[in-house]
Amino acid sequence: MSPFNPTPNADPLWIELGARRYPIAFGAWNAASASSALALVVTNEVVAPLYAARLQEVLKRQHRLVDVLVLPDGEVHKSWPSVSLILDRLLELGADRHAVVYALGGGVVGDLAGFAAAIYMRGLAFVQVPTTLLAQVDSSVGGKTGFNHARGKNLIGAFHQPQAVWIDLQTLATLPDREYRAGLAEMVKYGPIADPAFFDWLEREADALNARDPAILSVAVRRSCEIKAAVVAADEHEGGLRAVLNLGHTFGHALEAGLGYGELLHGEAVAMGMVMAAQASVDALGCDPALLRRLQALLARLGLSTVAPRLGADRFIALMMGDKKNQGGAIRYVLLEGMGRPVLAKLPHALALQAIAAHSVAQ
Ligand SMILES: NC(=O)c1ccc[n+]([C@@H]2O[C@H](COP(=O)([O-])OP(=O)(O)OC[C@H]3O[C@@H](n4cnc5c(N)ncnc54)[C@H](O)[C@@H]3O)[C@@H](O)[C@H]2O)c1
Ligand SMILES: O=C(O)C(=O)C[C@@H](O)[C@H](O)[C@H](O)COP(=O)(O)O
Ligand SMILES: [Zn+2]
Repeated sequence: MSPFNPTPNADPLWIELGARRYPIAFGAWNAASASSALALVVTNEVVAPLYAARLQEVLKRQHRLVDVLVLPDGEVHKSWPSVSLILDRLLELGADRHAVVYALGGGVVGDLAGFAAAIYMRGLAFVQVPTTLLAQVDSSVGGKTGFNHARGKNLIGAFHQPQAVWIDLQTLATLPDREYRAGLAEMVKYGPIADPAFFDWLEREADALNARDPAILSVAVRRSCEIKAAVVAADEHEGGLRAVLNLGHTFGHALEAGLGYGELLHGEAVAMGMVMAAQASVDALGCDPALLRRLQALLARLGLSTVAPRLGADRFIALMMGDKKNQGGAIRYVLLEGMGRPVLAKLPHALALQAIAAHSVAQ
């Protein structure tokens, strides 16, 4: 992975997957990579009035027909019925295997549209057009698609890489504050799992990030994509290394499912989960407690709570028992031996519960 360079750079970033590669493009949307076939823009009721017309205008230069499907909004709709709506629309349009799906929205739209593209006629090309910070720094890159189940987050899905990712930071201008901060959590994640220098820089630039400074944001979004692209290129289907991108998620996904999808935003749950993982790393691996303190301080400065709502111990463990990283019935957590030194490890339930209790609201 290239060393962190805190200089704004709008050149396309390429993610290399063996013989395949695709661009992560920054700036105004450009349809140069599209085909002349049918295009279906999948978006939701919040994003559609803001950006669908703009994207349609860009796509009309390349596609004979551009249709738009507006899904209901929210994590609670990251479910099979939403996927079914996409598939039904593609069939109604008579889409053949050359049709292209465009996911215009945040991670929920991207995961749903990407999964529908993965299974329609055994696979359509799709383009990620992320409009939340979280989608721009994480979900639009790497090809994880799918939806939630009552038993847990993202339990149904497929790896299906986009043909391109189009990141226009201008779309963040309309993003609500809480959603923006949720994206900062996934950005912070890249420090402990891969890049201590990036974490140091995030600490220095926290005020600028809170102010949504465009130059600082462009550096932070690009670095996040660089790190994610490097991890995915090394382990596309999560045979090992890619699990590091899951820091905080074993705990975080249990919080999301246990409290009811949408109660906590994904990024909020990840922030809480990362602190629990750092606590467990101190308790179980002898990780320097200064890392935990720095992580708590940075997340708090970025307006993210590091104390989770209480979820019963049995419920917490039961939900984590369904995590996709688990092996042989044992929960596997992403922990930290130090800053930039992640490790996939099992924990006695007692230690996991100790970390949870230390960072949950008092009974
Ligand atoms: N596939 C992956 O690799 C991956 C990675 C991280 C997260 N995820 C998934 O992503 C989801 C979270 O994504 P998210 O945080 O983007 O949430 P989201 O998709 O729910 O979007 C957040 C909210 O902002 C609205 N919105 C989107 N863009 C906007 C804009 N420009 N202006 C105003 N409002 C806008 C949305 O309609 C929604 O109400 C979770 O389901 C999580 O599991 C997937
Ligand atoms: O891309 C990955 O790999 C990640 O783990 C990124 C996470 O931020 C993201 O939330 C992902 O959807 C979680 O993966 P999952 O396999 O636990 O669903
Ligand atoms: Zn995540």
